[in-house]
Amino acid sequence: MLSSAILQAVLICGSTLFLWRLFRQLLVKSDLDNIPGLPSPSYLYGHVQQLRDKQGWAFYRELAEKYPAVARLSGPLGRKLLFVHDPKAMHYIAVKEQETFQEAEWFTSLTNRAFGPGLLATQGDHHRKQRKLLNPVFSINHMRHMMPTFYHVTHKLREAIEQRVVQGPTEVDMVMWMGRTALELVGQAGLGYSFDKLTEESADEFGEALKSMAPTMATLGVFLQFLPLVEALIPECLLEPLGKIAPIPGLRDIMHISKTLKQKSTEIFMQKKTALLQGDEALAMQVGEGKDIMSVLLRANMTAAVEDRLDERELIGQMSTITFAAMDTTSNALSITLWRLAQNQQVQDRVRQEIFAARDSQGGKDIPYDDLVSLPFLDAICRETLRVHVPAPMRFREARKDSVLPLSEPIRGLDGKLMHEIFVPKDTHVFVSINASNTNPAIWGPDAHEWKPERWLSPLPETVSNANMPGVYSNLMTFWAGGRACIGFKFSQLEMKVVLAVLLSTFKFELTEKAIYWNIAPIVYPSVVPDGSKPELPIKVTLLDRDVTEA
Ligand code: HEM
Repeated sequence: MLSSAILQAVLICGSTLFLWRLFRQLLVKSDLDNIPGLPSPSYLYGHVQQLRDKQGWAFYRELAEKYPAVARLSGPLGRKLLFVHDPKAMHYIAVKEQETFQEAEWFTSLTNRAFGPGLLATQGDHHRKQRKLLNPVFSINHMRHMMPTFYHVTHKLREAIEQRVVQGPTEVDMVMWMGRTALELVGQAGLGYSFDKLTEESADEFGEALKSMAPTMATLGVFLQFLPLVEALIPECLLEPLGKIAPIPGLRDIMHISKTLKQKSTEIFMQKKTALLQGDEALAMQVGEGKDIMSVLLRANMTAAVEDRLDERELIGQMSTITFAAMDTTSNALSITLWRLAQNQQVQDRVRQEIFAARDSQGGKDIPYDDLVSLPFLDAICRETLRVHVPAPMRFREARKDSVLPLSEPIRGLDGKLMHEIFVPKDTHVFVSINASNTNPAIWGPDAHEWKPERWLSPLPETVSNANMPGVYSNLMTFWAGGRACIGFKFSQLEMKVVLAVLLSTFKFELTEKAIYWNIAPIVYPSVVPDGSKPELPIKVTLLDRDVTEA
C-alpha cells in the first residue's frame, strides 16, 4: 500500500518535471528551431523509432549525408534533439565544455548503483581525481608487462578452437568466442581474476552477472529516467525494500545483479589487498601475478599523496566498471575484423604473411610487444575496422546549462541566414554520431564508407589533419575525446592485435552461406536474422597447414 503510494508520488513528480522541461523547450524559441532537420514522422514518438531501429543504417547515413554538421531531430511529444558530428562542436562537447555536456543523470545514477562509484558514475573533480590515479595503470608501459597474460589467454582460445576444427573445416560462432576471450582477458589482465578457463564450458557468477547487466538495463526502459528523482525523494534505507516490491519489470533482476557484482568485486579486492600486504611473493601467486591493472592500482593508491588517494568503495567500483566497459566493445570489434577478413581473402593472406614473417624472426615464438604493435598492415586493419565499424556508434549528452556550440563551417538556418554557432538551451539532449564523423566524405574522401585498410599505408588526405578531430585515437572519435575518453583504448588495441596474430597464424576464416546482420545497439552486434536479439557470427574455420599457406 505504502509502496504503491510512494511509487505513484514519484511517477507524478517525474512526469511533472518531464512536462515542465518539455513545455519550456517548446515554448521558448531558440536556435534549435532554426536548424534544418528531418520532419518528425510521429508527434508521439518523434524519431525515436528510427534512432532505435537495429537495421536503421540507411536512416543514419541519410542523416549524415543531408546534414554534414548538425541536424534537428524530434524526440517524444515534439521534444527537440540535436544530432551532431561537426568536429569543432564535438570538441566543445567532449573537451572544452564537458562539464556542461554531461552524461544523462539517470545513467550516472544507474552506474553508481550497479557498479559503485567508478569512472562511469563520477563527475567533475571527483572523476578527474579517479582518472589521475588510473591513467598511469593503462599506460603503454603497463601494457608491455601484461603481454604474457594476453598471450596466455589467447593461446587457450586457440586451443579451444583447434579442438573444434581439428577434424576439418567447421562452422564456429566467433562472436561467442570473442566474448569469452575479452572477458577472460580483462579478468586476468585487468582484475587478476579468471572468469572462464576457455577450454571447457563453465559459468562464473561474476562473469554471468556482468554479461546480463546490459540486457537487463534495456528491460527497465523508461523507468530508468526516474532513477535520479527516486533517489532524491526516497530515503536510502527504503530504496532496497521498496525496490523489491515495486511492480517494475527487470528491477529485482538488476538489484540482484548489482548485489552479486558488489559482493564478488569486494571479495576479489580483499584477496588482493591481503596479498599486497603480505608482499610480492603472495601477489605473484595470484592470477595475473600482481601485474594486473587492479594490483598496480592498489599499489599506486597506497603510495599516492593522501589527497589523491581513492577510498575502498571507489577502488571496488572500478572493478566492475572496467570489466563492463571492456567486454563487449573489444569483442565485437574483433568479431567485425574477423568477418571483414573472411570477406576479403587477399587481405587475410597478406596480413597472415606479415604475421608469419614477424613470428619467424622470433624463431616461431610469440611476437614481442614492440614488433607486434608496429606491424603496419595489421595496424592498418585494426584502424580501418575501428573507423568504419564503430563498436559504440552514438554518444548521448545532456546540456546541464545554456551553452553556445561553435561550428567548423557555418550552416544555413531555416531563416536563410548563416549560423556560425548554435545556442543550446539547458536540458537539450545531444546525440553525437561517431559513425557519421568517422565516415565523413568531406574529411576521409569519396570512399569514406568503404573498408580499405591500405588507406593507412600512405599519407592520409590533408582534410583529415585539417579537420582537427578531437578524438584520442587516429583522428577518429571511436574512443571519444577529452577527460572522459576511453581509458582502455591501448588495452583494446593490444587485445585486438594479440588475438588476431595468434588466430591468423593458426586458422583460415571464411564466410558461410548464412547472412550476417549487424545490429545497431549501444554496442553493435551481429545476428543471423535481421533484428535478431541473439549475438551470432558463424564463420567457417580451417586449421592451417603452415607449409601450404607459405608456399
Ligand atoms: C574497441 C573497444 C572499445 C571502444 C570502441 C571503447 C569506446 C569507449 C567510448 C566511446 C568511451 C566514452 C564513453 C562516454 O563517455 O560516452 C569509453 C569509455 C570508457 N572505456 Fe572504452 N572502449 C573500448 C574498450 C575498452 C577497454 C578494453 C576498456 C578497459 C580495459 C575500456 C574502459 C573504458 C572506461 C573505464 C571508460 C569510462 C572512462 C571515463 O569515463 O573516464 N574500454 N570507451
